[in-house]
Amino acid sequence: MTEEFDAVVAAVRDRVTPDDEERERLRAVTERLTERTEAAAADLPVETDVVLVGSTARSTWLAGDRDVDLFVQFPADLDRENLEAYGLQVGREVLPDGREEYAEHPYTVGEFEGFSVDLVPCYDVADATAIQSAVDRTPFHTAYLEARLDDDVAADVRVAKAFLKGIGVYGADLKTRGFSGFLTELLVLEYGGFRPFLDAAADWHPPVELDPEDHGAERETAPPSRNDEVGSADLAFDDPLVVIDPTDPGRNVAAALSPANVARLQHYAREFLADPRAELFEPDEPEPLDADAVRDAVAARGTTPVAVTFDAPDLVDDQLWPQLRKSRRGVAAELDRRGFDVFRSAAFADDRAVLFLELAVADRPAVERHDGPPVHVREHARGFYEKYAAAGTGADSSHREPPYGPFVADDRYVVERAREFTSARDFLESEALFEVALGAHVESALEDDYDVLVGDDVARLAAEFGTALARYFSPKP
Ligand SMILES: Nc1ccn([C@@H]2O[C@H](COP(=O)(O)OP(=O)(O)OP(=O)(O)O)[C@@H](O)[C@H]2O)c(=O)n1
Ligand SMILES: [Mg+2]
Repeated sequence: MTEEFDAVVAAVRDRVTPDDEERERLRAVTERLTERTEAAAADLPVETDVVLVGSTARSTWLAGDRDVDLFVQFPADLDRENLEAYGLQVGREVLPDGREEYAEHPYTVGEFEGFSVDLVPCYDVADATAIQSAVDRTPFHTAYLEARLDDDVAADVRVAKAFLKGIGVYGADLKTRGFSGFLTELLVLEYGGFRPFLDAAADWHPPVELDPEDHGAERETAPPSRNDEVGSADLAFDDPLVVIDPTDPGRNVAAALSPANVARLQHYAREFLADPRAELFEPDEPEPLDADAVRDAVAARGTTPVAVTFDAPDLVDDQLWPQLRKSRRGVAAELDRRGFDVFRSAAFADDRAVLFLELAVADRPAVERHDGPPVHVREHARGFYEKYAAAGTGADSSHREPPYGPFVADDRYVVERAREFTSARDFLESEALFEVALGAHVESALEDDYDVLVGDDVARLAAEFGTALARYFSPKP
C-alpha cells in the first residue's frame, strides 16, 4: 500500500516539478519584469519597492503554470486615490496590452514574455497587523514562507496543490471557496509533508484549529481590533478550518474555505490513502449533456426542475458568485416557505446566468393550512378568530372558495386560506420574486429581463451549460 502511494506520488511529483530549463526561464523573465517595473516606478514622485510574491517567488508553482504575481509597495501614508492612479500608471507602462481588474483596488493583468502577470499595488506597512488593504499581507506571507520552505517541502506543496486541483477544491476565489496557495503551503509545512497532511485531513473533526506561530495566547489577551473594511475581523469560530495567519493573529487564512470543500478533502484523502491512484490528480471534466440527455435525466428523477435565466451581470467572478449564491439560496428558501419542496439547487454562469432549482413538489393545492394560536391564549386567539371569521365561511358563503374556517383542530384555531401561488412557475414569474433578498446586480439583471424554464424545458440550457448539467445530474463527492 505504502509502495503504491509512493509510486503514484513520485509520478505526480515528476510531472509537476518544473525542470531546470523552466526555472531558469522563469528566473530570467521575472528579473526583466522586475527591472522594467522598477524603471516605470522610478518616474513616480514616491519611493516604491517591487516584490515578487506568490508561488513563483517560493518555487511552489506547478510545472507549466505561467502566472507571475508582482507587487509594488507604496508608502503607507499615500492616499488611496494616488495609490490606485500610480499603480495603474505603472501597470500601463509595464503591460501595455494589459487590462485593469478590480479586487479591493484596481490592478493590472497582462502578458509579459509569454507569462501572465498580475501587477498589484499595495501599501508598505510595518507588519501584517497594520494592513490598510488585504493585499498588503501578501509580501509578509512570502517572507514567512521563503524562510521556511526547503526543496523537499516545496516538492510536497506542489503535489498537494495538484491533489487539491484534481479533486476540485484548489483556489480561494469566491466561486471555488477552496484552498489558496498560501493555505496549502502552511498546511504542508505544519504537518510536515503531503502524506502527513493527508493522514491528518482524513481524521479531522471540524472545527480544526492550527496556529503555526502560537498566536493563541496573544489573541485571548488582545483580541484583534482592526477595521472591518479589510476583512481582518474574520475569526469566525464556526469556520470548519481555522489556520491563524502566522503574520497576523486576527486573520484566518482558511476564511474563504467552504465546509463542503473541507469535507471533500477528507473524503478524497481517505480514498487516496485506501487506494492510491493517479486519476485523483486529474480534474474531472465530464462529457457535456445534450438536450436529450437532460430530458432523460429529468424523466428518470421524476422531479420538476425550474430555471430562472438572465444575462449574467458584468462583474468579476469574485463579485458575481457571492451574488448568485445568495440569490439561489434566497429563491430556494422562499419556494420552500411557499410549500414547493426544493430537492437540490445550483447556479450556473457564462454569458447567461441561471438559478437552477430542482423541485420535488412544483404544484400545490388552492388552499394552504394556516395555524393560529391555541384557543386558551385568550386575547391572541380572539384576534386571530375575528380576523379570519370576518373573511371566512359565513352563513352566506357558497363554501366554494377559501378561506375555510376558522375551526378548531387540537387546541388551536386553524384556517385554510387561499394559497398565493399554486405553481412554482407562477411565483417565479411574479413580482413576489423580487421580495427575495437577491444580490444587488442579480436583482437589476432580473428587472431588465428574465426567463423561467420549467420541467423538460430546462433541456434548452444544454447548449450553454451542458458540462454544468452533467455535473448536476451525475454528482461526485
Ligand atoms: N491579483 C492578485 C493576485 C495575487 N494576490 C495575492 O498574491 C499571492 C499569490 O496569489 P496566487 O497566484 O493566487 O497564489 P499562489 O500562492 O501564487 O499559488 P499558485 O499561483 O501556484 O496557485 C496570494 O497571497 C494572493 O492573495 C492578490 O492579492 N491579488
Ligand atoms: Mg500565483
